[in-house]
Amino acid sequence: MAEEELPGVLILDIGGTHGVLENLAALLKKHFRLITMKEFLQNKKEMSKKIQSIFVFECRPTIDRELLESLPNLKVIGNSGVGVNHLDLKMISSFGVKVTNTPHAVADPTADIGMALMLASARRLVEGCQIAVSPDTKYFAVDWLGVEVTRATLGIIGMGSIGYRVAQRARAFDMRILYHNRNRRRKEEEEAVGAHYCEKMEDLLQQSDFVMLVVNLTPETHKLIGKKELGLMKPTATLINISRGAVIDQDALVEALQNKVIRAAALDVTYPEPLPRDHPLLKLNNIIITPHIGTATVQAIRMMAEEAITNMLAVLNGQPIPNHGRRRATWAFGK
Ligand SMILES: O=C(O)C(=O)CO
Repeated sequence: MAEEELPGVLILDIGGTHGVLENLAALLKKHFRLITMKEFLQNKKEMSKKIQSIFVFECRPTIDRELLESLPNLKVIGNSGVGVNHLDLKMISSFGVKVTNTPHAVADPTADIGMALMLASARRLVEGCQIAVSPDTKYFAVDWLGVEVTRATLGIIGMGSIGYRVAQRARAFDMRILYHNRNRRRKEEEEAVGAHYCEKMEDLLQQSDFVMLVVNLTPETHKLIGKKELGLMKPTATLINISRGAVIDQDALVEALQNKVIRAAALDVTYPEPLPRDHPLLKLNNIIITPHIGTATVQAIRMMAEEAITNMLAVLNGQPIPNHGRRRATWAFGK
């Protein structure tokens, strides 16, 4: 098909260097007439008619009412990533526009980051790296002892496809696995990873050496972990967050870490992102923070784009969005 005949896709905020932009653009161009924000703004009248889809790459773009009002033929927003809390779904849906996400592509790399944070925090890897390169060469490992992950208890809050993959990995470390979820997993799924269901999140918090947050950010999970929940955790426990920053009450976390209510925290997500440089979390030594890199791999970026493209094409062609089974379903919001 000639480029002019392809459905137009507006791309928002594909940042980055090292050919990321070019690679993703090449993938999109196989199926779409690619329109950058700059092109759109320069020639709004013509471009607005062509745009049938928007590809969202970073989870901080602004899709506001004004933009939607200017795109009469928009049918679908393909979010590259699983979390869609940065999009106003209700407002978007009121325009008859669907939002799709990419749960398949994100599951493994995000679970890997959860494990990496757990291990790095347990073994004080970041401090170790700093000590190894510091001018002082007279250091003793006994001065910064870590704790072991092997055979410890891991509590997973949110047992969707990412949480389940964390459990699969944790099993290889002989961990005792507890989980709390809105819906209990099937018995065979629990048995396959040796996970025990905690109906009450409090039970999981009290028993776990490591608590990993893997829930979606919704009004129900906003500040799910606050002063009370931190107080229920063991003083030797570590809190890991790979979901969204706002799932934790950050002021309560600062206090808990300062007062050693819990041993440590390891966060891939915060609010805001990035944190202001004078934020109290950045002044603590019992925390490690990574800059939201759950899916920052060469493979994931590509797979997310492919999944988003498949989803967007399905919507544009009036077909159901591909669904690979009950637990791994790609979902779409909107009418
Ligand atoms: O896919 C997402 O929404 C992520 O934030 C991965 O870290």
